[in-house]
Amino acid sequence: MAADRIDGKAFAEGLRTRVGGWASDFEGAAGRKAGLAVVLVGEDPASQVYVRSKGKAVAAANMNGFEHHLPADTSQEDLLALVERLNADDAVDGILVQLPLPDHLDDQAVIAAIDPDKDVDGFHVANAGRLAVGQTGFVPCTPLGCMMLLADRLGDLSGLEAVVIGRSNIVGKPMAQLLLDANATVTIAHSRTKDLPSVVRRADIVVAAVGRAEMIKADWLKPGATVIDVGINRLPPADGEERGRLVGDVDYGPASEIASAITPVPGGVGPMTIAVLLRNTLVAAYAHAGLDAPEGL
Ligand SMILES: NC(=O)C1=CN([C@@H]2O[C@H](COP(=O)(O)OP(=O)(O)OC[C@H]3O[C@@H](n4cnc5c(N)ncnc54)[C@H](OP(=O)(O)O)[C@@H]3O)[C@@H](O)[C@H]2O)C=CC1
Ligand SMILES: Nc1nc(=O)c2c([nH]1)NC[C@@H]1CN(c3ccc(C(=O)N[C@@H](CCC(=O)O)C(=O)O)cc3)C=[N+]21
Repeated sequence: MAADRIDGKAFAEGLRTRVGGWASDFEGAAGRKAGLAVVLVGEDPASQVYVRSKGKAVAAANMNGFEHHLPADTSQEDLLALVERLNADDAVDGILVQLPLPDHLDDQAVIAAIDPDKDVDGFHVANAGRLAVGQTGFVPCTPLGCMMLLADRLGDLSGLEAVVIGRSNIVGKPMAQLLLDANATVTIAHSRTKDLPSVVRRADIVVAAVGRAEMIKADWLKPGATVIDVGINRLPPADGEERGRLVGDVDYGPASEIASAITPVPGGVGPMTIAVLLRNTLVAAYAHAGLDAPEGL
């Protein structure tokens, strides 16, 4: 039987609408809109598209967006100076520096310069540490979005076997921590994992965050598994196509014959990332303004 398609796009639209309503309440209470600053260094076309779609989402959710587009040869010093200005700017509640940065810039030093209370990406060590020890802080948007989809689909995750493929600081590691907090039994697989298919086969929940097109095959899956595909990969253009198709890390068609539920790419995890970014920004805004956040935000 074909798996249910987990409609991340629809879920994200619902979340964005709820956040937009709360953002209007915030404006009423605080006398200003919540504000997100997005910093983009260089001309990478994919990043530009992503930054533009964030800008639109921010405006649609009744928030201010401040875009800072710096040239590719921006110095570390100038980038850090901009981050410091945004830290000090009372109109800015959240700061996102689009990664990866050009090679001559130090991602870690730039993230470290962001005020942890404005770090709506959840990448600062203070927020990573809070997540690791179970304190409240900003959680990276993509894994938090994945958890929302899993909770909506499965409810209680206690005792379920979860396999996360990928161990990056922005997706795999925080994802594993969130699953552990939700009482799943968690395995983190990576490029040195031996016999990945047999590791994946024990999973009730598979989260794929590798960045390799259609790498995870249907016959690796336990029948009935729930599959969350974080990967965003562009295939080379086929005949007659100008741009290749976007695909995930999971071989979707065959996998959907074995899984019980699976997120598509596009239309799955990607839209959740943006919706959670808006949510995190509004959480930051309430805290910054010294107001209590609404129940459910
Ligand atoms: N939907 C969304 O909103 C987002 C999507 N993404 C997408 O998610 C994917 C992962 O992103 P990110 O975490 O930043 O990527 P990274 O490149 O930082 O990490 C990839 C991880 O996959 C592991 N890996 C690589 N090859 C294999 C393999 N053959 N077998 C098993 N594991 C392997 C690596 O292992 P090792 O550590 O051993 O090298 C690493 O841990 C990308 O496609 C990215 O575009 C990312 C962010 C947001
Ligand atoms: N500081 C920082 N924070 C990030 O969160 C961050 C980042 N840097 N760098 C790049 C990655 C990637 N990422 C995506 C978010 C949404 C979609 C998304 O909405 N994708 C649509 C498709 C979009 C399309 O068609 O191109 C979808 O999957 O349906 C994709 C990718 C966030 N990232």
